[in-house]
Amino acid sequence: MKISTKKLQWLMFGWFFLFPFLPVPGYWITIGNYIGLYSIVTLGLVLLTGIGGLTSFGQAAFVGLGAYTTGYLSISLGLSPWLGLLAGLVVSALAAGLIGSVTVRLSGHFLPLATIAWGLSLFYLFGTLEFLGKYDGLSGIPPLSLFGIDLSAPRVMYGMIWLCLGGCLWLVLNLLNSRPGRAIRALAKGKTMPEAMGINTAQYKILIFVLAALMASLSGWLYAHLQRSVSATPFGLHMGIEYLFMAVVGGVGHVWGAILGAVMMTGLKSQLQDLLPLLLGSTGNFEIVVFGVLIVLLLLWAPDGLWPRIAAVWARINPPEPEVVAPAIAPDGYGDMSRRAKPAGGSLILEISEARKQFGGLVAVKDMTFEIHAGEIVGLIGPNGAGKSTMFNLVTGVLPASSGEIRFLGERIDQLGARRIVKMGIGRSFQHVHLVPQLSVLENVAMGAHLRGRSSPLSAALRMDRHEEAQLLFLAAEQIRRVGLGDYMHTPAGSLALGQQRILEIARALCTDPVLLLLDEPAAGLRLKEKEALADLIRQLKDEGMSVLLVEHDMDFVMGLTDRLVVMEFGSKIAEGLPTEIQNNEAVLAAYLGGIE
Ligand SMILES: Nc1ncnc2c1ncn2[C@@H]1O[C@H](COP(=O)(O)OP(=O)(O)OP(=O)(O)O)[C@@H](O)[C@H]1O
Repeated sequence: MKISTKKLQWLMFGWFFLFPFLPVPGYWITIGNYIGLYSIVTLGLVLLTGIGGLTSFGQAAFVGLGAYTTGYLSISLGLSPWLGLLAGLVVSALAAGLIGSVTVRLSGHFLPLATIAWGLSLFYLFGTLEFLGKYDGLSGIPPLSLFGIDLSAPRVMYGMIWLCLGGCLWLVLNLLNSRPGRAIRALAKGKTMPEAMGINTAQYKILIFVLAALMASLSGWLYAHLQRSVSATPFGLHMGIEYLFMAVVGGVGHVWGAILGAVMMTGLKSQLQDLLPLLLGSTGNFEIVVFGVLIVLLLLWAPDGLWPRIAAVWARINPPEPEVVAPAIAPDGYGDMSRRAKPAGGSLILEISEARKQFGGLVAVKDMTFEIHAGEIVGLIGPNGAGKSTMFNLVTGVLPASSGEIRFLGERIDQLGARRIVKMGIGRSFQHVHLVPQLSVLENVAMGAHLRGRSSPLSAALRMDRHEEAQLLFLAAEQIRRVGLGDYMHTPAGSLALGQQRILEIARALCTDPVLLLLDEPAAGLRLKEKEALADLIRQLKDEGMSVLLVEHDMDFVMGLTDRLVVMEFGSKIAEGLPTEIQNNEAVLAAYLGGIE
């Protein structure tokens, strides 16, 4: 009987629960408890750093917030530890929301530096506040009990910790395989692509920041009632760095890697602590040095962490089945999904008048004026650096116009952001493809359906979004078949040829249900047959009432496909007309050939 990889992972996780029933020394149980506690924090880091792309060195501070909140409330106010848990989660969520809303705006190395800054601030705060016992901390924290049953025994706490870890794993895995999960996975690709799909990147960044803090806080709560005392030391920067190391060693982009990293780091460290003094005959902090060397060697061997290595070997033995699959037939209510009414053929869709974009002294788009009507295919051409992509960016809201007006269906859009514009009905593809390479074609295309669903992260984590999810996946699968990529539905997008990746982007844009489709060099990298298929697809879209604006360097492709051409040079429009007229236009020939004899 073939067992699915997913079931196998949970089955192996289940084995950890047998551990306390084995006749193992208490020390091992203690190690198991710490692995569980660390895994919960590391899981949050995988979500935040590995998947969301936000590096944080400050997670230990949130562990401290959870631990100190429950410690203080249970000792000073005599409240139940369960209220302490609730309070810890609320305090951590508020702190993370506040810190996150400031921090996540930072980019590059400023973000990790900021996490170091607030991690240190919270650490010193714990150590200096009188009511938290300064650096001595709080002791005498009561043990956990449930319905009068004492949970203080380490083996019982082990069960409690691993149950909490199992719950977090289940919630995170559910969340990631959903509409909000795809939005989270898109974050690591920068802002432009997700926002063009209607994803509010700032909101989702704060969400993962809060979720990671909640998991850290839960770990802190368990820690406080396991240790029965808290002091600032375990919540310092060194621990923040260790959590990050655990995530990196396990595989920072992989949920199950969180446990593997915690097992490896904790297990290895404790073994080295025991073995090295015996081998070297003296005590000292040698394990830190050896440990560091081993970690460096390990990362040289497996730069993406251990989990992907193991998964790759396993995949060879037992090829994995796709995790995300679209339903074979349309789910109930699929036909009722709202679809935008296409404007009457020939009516004015896009009106660009005197649009200008200046980058300092450089005028990239100089007072451009042209129109697009419903059901028209318009080509925007010009030599390299003419300003075509900048013009595209003005229409799609990636850049605001410096002056002039752009109207879509009568409404001004020149100062609106990309999210607002895609919502109004302008879909786009990119000159340099923006995909999440490790996700399947289906999952990448489904990102375009973000605005077609409403499921919240909570409903997704609890799997209450399954009906809507089936609809979105069915919609994505339809678009994939429509563009001719049906055979690659479950292939990782990163392993497609470049030309196919461009076609994938068109399917993703179609999921946004556009009235106007903007395609940036869609034929680049395609073979002749693929170009013909693409041209057929674009004509079919036109027949369905869609309008298309495309930037393209392949003149044969453009001339045979477009109804009208707009030619740019040095930011200005130098010609406009039918393809046959443009072919013989002297200004155009001069622009392309650098002058005609
Ligand atoms: N963000 C920016 N900051 C400064 N200058 C920019 C920026 N984006 C584009 N430019 C400049 O604006 C001009 C037009 O660039 P743009 O990329 O729009 O041209 P293009 O016609 O799309 O070229 P290509 O066909 O090579 O893609 C170029 O001189 C470019 O260097």
